[in-house]
Amino acid sequence: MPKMLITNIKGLVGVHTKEKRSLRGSEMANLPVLENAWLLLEDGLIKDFGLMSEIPSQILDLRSQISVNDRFVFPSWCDSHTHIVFAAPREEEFVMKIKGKTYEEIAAAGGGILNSASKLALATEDELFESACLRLADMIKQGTGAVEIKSGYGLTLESELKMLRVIKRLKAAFPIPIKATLLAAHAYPAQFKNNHQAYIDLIINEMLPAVAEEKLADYIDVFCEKGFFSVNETDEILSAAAKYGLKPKIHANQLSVSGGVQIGIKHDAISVDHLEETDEGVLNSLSQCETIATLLPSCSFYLGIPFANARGLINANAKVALASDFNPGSTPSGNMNFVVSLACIKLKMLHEEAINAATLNGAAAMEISHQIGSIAIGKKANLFITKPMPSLAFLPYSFGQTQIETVILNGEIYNG
Ligand SMILES: N=CN[C@@H](CCC(=O)O)C(=O)O
Ligand SMILES: [Zn+2]
Repeated sequence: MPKMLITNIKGLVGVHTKEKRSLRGSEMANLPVLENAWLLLEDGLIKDFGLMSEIPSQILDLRSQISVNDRFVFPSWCDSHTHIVFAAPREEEFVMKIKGKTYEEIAAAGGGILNSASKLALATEDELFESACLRLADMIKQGTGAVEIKSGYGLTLESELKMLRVIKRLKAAFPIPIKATLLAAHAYPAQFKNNHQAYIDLIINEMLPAVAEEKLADYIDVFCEKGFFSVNETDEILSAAAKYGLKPKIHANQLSVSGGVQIGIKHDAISVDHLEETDEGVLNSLSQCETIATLLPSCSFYLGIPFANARGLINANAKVALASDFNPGSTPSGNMNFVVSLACIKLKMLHEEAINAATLNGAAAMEISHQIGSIAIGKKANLFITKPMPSLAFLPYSFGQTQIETVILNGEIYNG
């Protein structure tokens, strides 16, 4: 049975008890770190760990041993919101943005989600798979060890299925947990501009049954936003998806206080994501609630829209997760290290809160926190070892520079 022993760890990060499945409010500032530690991995799982001063002598006899003086060991980032299956980047919109156009103006000028959808319609499943593989391999090298991936650039039965089949292939090809989300309700295709109900009927009567038949999705998502899907339309889609056992993870309050948070909670959403726009009502709804508030600070950074009110949410005792939102339009980056830095710098999250939000709470936002997201015996050994670092806060502090030296997936060093 393959075993790996990591010794002389400066700090073993996120040593939560196995029963701890998510963190809310003030609990998020508690990031247990074991200093001067060892960690034993076996059969792809965390077998044991402890202090170097108490390491059992029979463990030290192991041949596969790495001594990592001055380095920290982290549980992998758990990125619970991405759109990494797409046909082409949209850097022409980046230039429009530099010249002063807003996200809404770019969409109105033929850019945005519909731009990605027309390009995706022309791409083959193999092409989409190959480009998504490159993105995912890159994200893994940057410390991501679990990921959620959405459809939503298809917007027709055929293309949504094509995207979800690509995600299914990614699940088989990569050694990390992957969750798939149906986001057919991402935008109204041009031909349904004046007949929203016809597109909703297509989602409900054709897409949902076909996706369920092939078991292609774990979750349902709706972009609940002014100019996209209204609260009532979201309600109708989530109710229909519930009949197929698809729980919601939805786009809410990205551009306005849209009512998306409350409609998500009404449908027991696993998470409501974005929340760049919040008010007291949103904070109160998420207080004590099981639904996780997933914040995407790289999106705010790139679009120049407000940063989410993480402090208000944490003070309201909400569960907060962090994710990348990697997509070609609003967030062309899947770098979770940068997400954690932005959370500290712009959302004023303590580094302990940000790391918990990007690991254990990210895993909870994919319903996999029983198997990943913290250092606990029996959990999946998806980890990263840093370069030598003076302290834990150095990782988010040194934004834009990678502090990751070694990635371990399922107890083995990942070389991509
Ligand atoms: N806002 C909706 N969806 C994506 C952006 C999609 C796009 O612009 O392509 C997001 O989460 O930011
Ligand atoms: Zn998104």
